[in-house]
Amino acid sequence: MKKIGLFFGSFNPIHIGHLILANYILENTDMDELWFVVSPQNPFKEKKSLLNDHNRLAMVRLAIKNYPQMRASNIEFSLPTPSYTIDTLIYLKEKYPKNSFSLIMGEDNLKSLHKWKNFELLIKNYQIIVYPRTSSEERPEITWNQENIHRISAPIIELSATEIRRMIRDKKNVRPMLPPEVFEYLDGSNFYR
Ligand SMILES: Nc1ncnc2c1ncn2[C@@H]1O[C@H](COP(=O)(O)OP(=O)(O)OP(=O)(O)O)[C@@H](O)[C@H]1O
Ligand SMILES: O=C(O)c1ccc[n+]([C@@H]2O[C@H](COP(=O)([O-])O)[C@@H](O)[C@H]2O)c1
Repeated sequence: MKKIGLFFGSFNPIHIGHLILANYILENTDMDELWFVVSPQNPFKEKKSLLNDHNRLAMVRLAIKNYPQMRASNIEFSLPTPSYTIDTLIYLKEKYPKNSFSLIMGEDNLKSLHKWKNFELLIKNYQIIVYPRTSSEERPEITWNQENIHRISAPIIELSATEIRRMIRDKKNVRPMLPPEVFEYLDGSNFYR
């Protein structure tokens, strides 16, 4: 049975914070592979500044091309929107019955997890790997079953896609924040401008 870590996100765009974390997980846990699942639409976010699904997926593919244990998944493109994680997990399990899937999640997401669709089912049936987000943030209080929650001490990279998009709009240089191929892709386009 292959162990797959699922990193869900809008990846609008993918940045080096995501990549450093993905690499840390592969190097420091028993995951065999890490899949970036590109979500067409987060149920909690506005669609306003969201780049087209295919462009976001293309950037993930470019970013991970030299990382053989990482994969980009477009599985949510054919599922209803907004993208509910539990529905995707059930579909993935049906499609790949031999794999075991774990969720990778930032501590920030843990705070609102009780508002996610069927969250009880989610924490009952899936291992959740939680990594820290900001050094100043208090650890969210969790009142529900913690058996499946595994905290890891990954490095904290204080970068956000929102900030990167803002910088692009303001014509500031974002080269160091993006994987080189993603920088080239965006630099040759008018995305986020
Ligand atoms: N710097 C980072 N380090 C680790 N995880 C991150 C980082 N930035 C975002 N994430 C996490 O990666 C997943 C996908 O991120 P997402 O595409 O939403 O990026 P973001 O930077 O949070 O985006 P936005 O600023 O547009 O909300 C989310 O679960 C998010 O919590
Ligand atoms: O399933 C839910 O109810 C749910 C609620 C909020 C967020 N999510 C998912 O969590 C992921 C985080 O996305 P984002 O936009 O922060 O990168 C994304 O895949 C969302 O679809 C899922």
